[in-house]
Amino acid sequence: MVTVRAPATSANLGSGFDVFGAALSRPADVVTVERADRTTIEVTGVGAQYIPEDPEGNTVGAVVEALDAPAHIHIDKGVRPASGLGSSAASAAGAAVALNRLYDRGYSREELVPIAAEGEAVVSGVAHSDNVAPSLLGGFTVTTTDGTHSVDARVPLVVCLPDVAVSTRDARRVVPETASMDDLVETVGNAATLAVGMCRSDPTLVGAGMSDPIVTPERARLITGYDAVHDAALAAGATGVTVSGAGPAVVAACREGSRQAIAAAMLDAFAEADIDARAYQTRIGRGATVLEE
Ligand SMILES: Nc1ncnc2c1ncn2[C@@H]1O[C@H](COP(=O)(O)OP(=O)(O)O)[C@@H](O)[C@H]1O
Ligand SMILES: N[C@@H](CCOP(=O)(O)O)C(=O)O
Repeated sequence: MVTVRAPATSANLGSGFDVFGAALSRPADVVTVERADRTTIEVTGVGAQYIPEDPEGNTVGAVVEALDAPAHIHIDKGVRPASGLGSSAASAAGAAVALNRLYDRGYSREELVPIAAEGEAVVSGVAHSDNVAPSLLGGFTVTTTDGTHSVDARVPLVVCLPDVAVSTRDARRVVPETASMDDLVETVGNAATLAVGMCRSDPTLVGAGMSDPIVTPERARLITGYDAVHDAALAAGATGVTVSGAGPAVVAACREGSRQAIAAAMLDAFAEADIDARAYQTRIGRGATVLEE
């Protein structure tokens, strides 16, 4: 038996659509696997009632296939599905690490990235790696078709999760197919600024690099109260604010000591829009960890 804790993640970070991701110190899924002749999946925890236990529909099913590693799998969800916090990816990353150990497959964490990403294709139609990479490797990650680079950045964050669901599959439909050269130049500048900020663990640069004129404005329209929450977080001291993943969670980069005030301001702004929400005072954290084997 192997048990793995796999963290939630925040993908895109505004300027890095389908490329940037960050592991969050909390929340997380806990995945336990035991050898079996046939794969069975049991899901408990937050939002378990919305998650298929059929291996064909669950992200961990694709990981079982890719590793040829049938197992009884228990997923204890700490990351709510359809959150923008890499819920589907956390389970896939946890299962990839656990099954790799259980069957002694010998893959490195980097090699597990495309394997865990197969699970994302099951739910969103695209095997995007920007959630599974940070859940596997920890820190801030940059994933391209050539592979993944990770930086052990230390930046405090607040993620505020409204009590509404946005599926990644639906939110990918609003992504523009083209962009102007001006918008691309602005995005590249912001992405580069954010990456330098991560290398320096500098929340000011990270926040400055979070804005994006192409994808985020379209995604923000799907989140009731987004503009007010964005402005409230900045007024409370956030260095940058954007949609987390495909939403509806909103992520704010923070300086040390400012997270409590920022979390309160974001919750108040959602409440003003009649939306219940919860806030996680979190930070960029470590990747999947083996708890027991
Ligand atoms: N192990 C899993 N954990 C979470 N969601 C899963 C899992 N397997 C399949 N799903 C499905 O994936 C969808 C949520 O994934 P997604 O839309 O990408 O949101 P998130 O941003 O939370 O990952 C839901 O329809 C859910 O039923
Ligand atoms: N790059 C993807 C990231 C989706 O993240 P999730 O946490 O919402 O699953 C996208 O923006 O579609």
